[in-house]
Amino acid sequence: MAETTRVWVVDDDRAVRFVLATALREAGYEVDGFDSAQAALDALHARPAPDLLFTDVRMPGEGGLALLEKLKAAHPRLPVIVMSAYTDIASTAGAFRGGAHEFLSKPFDLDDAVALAERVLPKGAAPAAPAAMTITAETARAEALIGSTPAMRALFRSIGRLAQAPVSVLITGETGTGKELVARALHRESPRARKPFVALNTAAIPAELLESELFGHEAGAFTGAQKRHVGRFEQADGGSLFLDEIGDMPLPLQTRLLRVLAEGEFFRVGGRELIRVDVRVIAATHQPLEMLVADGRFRADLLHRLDVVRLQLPPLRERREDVPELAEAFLHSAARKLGAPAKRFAKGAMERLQAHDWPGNVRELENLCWRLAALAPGEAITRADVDEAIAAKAPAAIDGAAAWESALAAWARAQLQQGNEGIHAEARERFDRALLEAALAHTGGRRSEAATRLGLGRNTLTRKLGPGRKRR
Ligand SMILES: Nc1ncnc2c1ncn2[C@@H]1O[C@H](COP(=O)(O)OP(=O)(O)OP(=O)(O)O)[C@@H](O)[C@H]1O
Repeated sequence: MAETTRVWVVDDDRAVRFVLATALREAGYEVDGFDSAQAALDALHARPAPDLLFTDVRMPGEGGLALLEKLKAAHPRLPVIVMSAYTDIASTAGAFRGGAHEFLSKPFDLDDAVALAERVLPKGAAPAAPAAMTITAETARAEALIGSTPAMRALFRSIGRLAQAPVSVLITGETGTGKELVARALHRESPRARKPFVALNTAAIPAELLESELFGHEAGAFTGAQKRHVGRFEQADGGSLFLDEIGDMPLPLQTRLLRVLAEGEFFRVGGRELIRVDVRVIAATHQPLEMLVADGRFRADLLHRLDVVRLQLPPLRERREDVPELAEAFLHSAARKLGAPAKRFAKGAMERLQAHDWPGNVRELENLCWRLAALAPGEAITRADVDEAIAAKAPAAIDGAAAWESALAAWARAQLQQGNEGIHAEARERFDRALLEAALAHTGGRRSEAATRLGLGRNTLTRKLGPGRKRR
């Protein structure tokens, strides 16, 4: 696999970050964006330095010149291009004194910026085209979309363009192909990025609760509705609402959704107040909606409304060239999150991974890498390790539990090796947090229901959540 050339763009103006990152990505660089000097410095502690960095001069907090100074101390050979609208002598001189390679005055021509990157980058650091989607600073924890096959690169370009246009997007693809991740990227790159991204899996919520989940209800609207509940549409106001598994939506609700999409307003269940919202709906499905329409199970007019542009995510077996990059990234992040020693794939192991059919797509590969990070005995993961991990998969539930226990054991071993003490308390806290968060996510934030599902008293759940936790 070709080496990737990584470029970071530091600018508090997301429009600049976006256009520059897109142009650099289209030129084949892997680009991450940061909205402040501090965000870039924090990232430098967490991952390897990039091959080139663009920075703005004037930003809230620490400016670009202070960043340059710190970078030059820690990474003297890292080329830095300083960008600024303030082409005054002071900042230009300051930039060159600080060791900047080039100065780019704003507004700049994107082609010039890319040409400058090519000129400044060390010889041999040619772009290799794996265009990870941006990890912008405000979403530092957001996962990058990995992939460099033509299908994925075309997808990234579409995301870049579609994010800017307020059109409805329907994302289709098999389970685990990354539909939610793509929806998040569409939101993150859109002018709505600072407003909420709210996801709702239509298939995971009982049909009778779905309406109030989407549109909210007033107190007393139905038995059990003691308090007013704000629905997902209102929660997403100004932002994006991701409706996953839209094909599972019951017909009467499809009718209601269509009306809300057309009018942009609705009543909460049992409510009299007309609620107006500005929400971009991004829908996803793994089902062929045209067939559901033919069967009378999905409204044709709703399909037309949601399906202005379609993003089709290819199954992993149709882009096997992406497997190594994905596998390396998952293995690396699994080891880091487990606090386990880093591992690598031996050649035979990677061949085996590439040959597999991946019915569960990227999610299956990700889970497998977690198992390997936790279980494989040596530093190098062999073909036999992969064989074993693939074979050990069924039955899924038992396997899930086994992987979890092994991951926990691996975490404990690593902590003990590092000489940490009192890890039981930390493990318990993480255990509680994982269970509580999963249960709250499952119940859409309803605490009593989450407590019941977990078999805990409501007070116990509240205590475990701690005082710092915001009520959702
Ligand atoms: N291109 C990718 N790069 C990195 N990670 C990915 C990619 N595609 C998917 N993933 C990871 O795989 C997992 C599954 O992705 P996601 O939940 O977005 O799939 P999905 O298509 O929405 O699945 P489902 O239809 O089952 O809801 C996630 O953990 C996601 O982070």
